[in-house]
Amino acid sequence: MKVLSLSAEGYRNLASVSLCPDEGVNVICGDNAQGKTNLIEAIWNFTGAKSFRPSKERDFVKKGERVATLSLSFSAQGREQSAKLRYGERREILLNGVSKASPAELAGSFCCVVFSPAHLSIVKEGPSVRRRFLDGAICQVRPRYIHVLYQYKKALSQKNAVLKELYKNGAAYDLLDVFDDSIAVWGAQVWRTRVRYLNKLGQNACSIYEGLSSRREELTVGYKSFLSLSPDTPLPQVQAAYREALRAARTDDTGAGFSTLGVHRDDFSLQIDGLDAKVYGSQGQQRSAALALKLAEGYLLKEVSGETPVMLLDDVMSELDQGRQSYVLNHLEGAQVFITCCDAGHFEGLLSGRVFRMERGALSPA
Ligand SMILES: Nc1ncnc2c1ncn2[C@@H]1O[C@H](COP(=O)(O)OP(=O)(O)OP(=O)(O)O)[C@@H](O)[C@H]1O
Repeated sequence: MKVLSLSAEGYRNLASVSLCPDEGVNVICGDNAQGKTNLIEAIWNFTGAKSFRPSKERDFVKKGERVATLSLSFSAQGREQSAKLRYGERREILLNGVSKASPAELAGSFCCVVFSPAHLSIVKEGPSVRRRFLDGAICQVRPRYIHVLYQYKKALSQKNAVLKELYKNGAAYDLLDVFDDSIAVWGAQVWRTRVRYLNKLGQNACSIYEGLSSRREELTVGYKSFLSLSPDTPLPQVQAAYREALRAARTDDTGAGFSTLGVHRDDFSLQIDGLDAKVYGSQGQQRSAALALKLAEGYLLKEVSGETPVMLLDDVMSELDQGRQSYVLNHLEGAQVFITCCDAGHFEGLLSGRVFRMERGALSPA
């Protein structure tokens, strides 16, 4: 998967941008607030996913303008393809000349993985952020998982409604068995899918981390759950173990008035040389761990689609030492990479690729 060209008109602070990138590494360098992330976001929009920043579609249109247009030419599935997005007045989404009703219909045609400073939260914050990352990554490679998660959440909220009622006036106790059965059926699938995916993700992330740290540090990733079973355990056995655990937690649940146990409280651990990365990791180690997970996510996407997604790395270099920067610049094999940075020193070690300068929304070769 490669971007062949991108043009932007009226998009955020970008001037008329026309980008012809390298097949490998592209560095976009510039001071703060010049438009580097806006350019990365413009590319990302063609994945059909929501922006990786907390913004709305109407924010894409440059202040004072009525329309923003993005055009992308890319290679995928062995052929050249095109897509166009027009925001604001006369909104339009085109893929290979065919009109689409929503950006979501572009999903799967053009694939990217993005790393932005917000992804540091995977390491630095609580279990819910890691669960969201894990579930989001799985949904990309196993679309049926969306249905499984939905069914689990539905059963869980039904059970929670009963527990709340029970907590207040002691009614409907036997309904809990019904919902626990349903939770065990769907929860076991969530558990097994996550454990299997995380095993693969962890292996990939560990070898990327090994490269980033020049083999000086070791990252280990492990799923944390109330169930301690092998990922190869047949599903009926996982369901039975799940049901049993729910039964054992019944007193806690009724006392608390909500479900105290289940995959909705699972987590995964990230350790660097045996120490919890969240608690003991340095800034550079935490950034390296988050980056390794995101890059691993990209390489796992390739296993399914057959193509390495475009890697968009926003502000990845700060806090990384020279060895780590050099790995990002020169060792992401097979991928087209876009890297933003503020400091020209950050790409001194670039062996091959193209460097662009972003200044007040205008892009030029450096
Ligand atoms: N719709 C818009 N119209 C005009 N300007 C906008 C719009 N949306 C964002 N901007 C401006 O774009 C500028 C550049 O933002 P961007 O996030 O791309 O900067 P950056 O080069 O990545 O900076 P940093 O290195 O600080 O992350 C900001 O000053 C912002 O106010």
